[in-house]
Amino acid sequence: MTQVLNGQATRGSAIPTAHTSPANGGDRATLRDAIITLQGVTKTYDNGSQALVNLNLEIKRGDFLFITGPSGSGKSTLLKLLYGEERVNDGDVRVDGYDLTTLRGDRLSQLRRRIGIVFQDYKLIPRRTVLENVAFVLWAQGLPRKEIHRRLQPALKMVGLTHKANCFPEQLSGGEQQRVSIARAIVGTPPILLADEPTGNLDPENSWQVIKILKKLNSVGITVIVTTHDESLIRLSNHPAVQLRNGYLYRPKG
Ligand SMILES: Nc1ncnc2c1ncn2[C@@H]1O[C@H](COP(=O)(O)OP(=O)(O)OP(=O)(O)O)[C@@H](O)[C@H]1O
Repeated sequence: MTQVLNGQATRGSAIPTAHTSPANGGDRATLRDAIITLQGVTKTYDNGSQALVNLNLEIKRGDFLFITGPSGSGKSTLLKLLYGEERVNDGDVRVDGYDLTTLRGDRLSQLRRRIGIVFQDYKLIPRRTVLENVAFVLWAQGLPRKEIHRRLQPALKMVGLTHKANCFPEQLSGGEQQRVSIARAIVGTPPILLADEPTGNLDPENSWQVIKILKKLNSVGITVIVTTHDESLIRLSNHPAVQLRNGYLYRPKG
């Protein structure tokens, strides 16, 4: 059984939160502020493809949320709206205090520094070592060399790849390459991590290893949003999930 989160079902009431309150009655959830809010969001591409329909969603700081759904249901589009790769046709998107409907130029770059992104196909630079791939973001931001080196080791340690620092991507397994891309996403210490089908190319063991790293990052306060087709990973990880179907968002009743 699912509850629709779009359109009429939520109009006039508070935006549904994706967060599941702690069973022990702790009020941590209510005290935390929303880090991501989507209100009445509709996205139709120029060719007429309707990706998202009147969607409402609130994600609180420190949440871990899965977004699931069949191919073409709008999962990647939803993430792209959060980092300003695509724009809404209608509605509001707010991320970490930034209003994405109007965000351009330097302010958009500022927001993007506050979001780490992990993709299914890793997107590593082939002719750069693991260390250089992870350092690249910080170089691009103009951080001093000393500061870059200070940050690299903890990031590589977090993903268990300190010993592969001088390898090139082609010398790594798929799971290791994905862990490098996670290190790259978090080396700038962003408060938000978006992972678009991060386990799509991995076997079950490597997939679980990736999810365990994402859980660890969440446990230190990073808000984590993961799209996946893999229902078994969601069950294993014990975090809330919402589902997209044809651009409509649903969540399990509970
Ligand atoms: N750049 C684009 N131009 C036109 N239509 C697009 C574009 N990107 C996505 N779409 C369409 O928008 C809809 C949602 O696509 P989206 O990529 O968000 O789905 P998805 O759930 O991430 O799919 P998958 O699981 O296959 O990655 C689909 O109908 C898709 O064809």
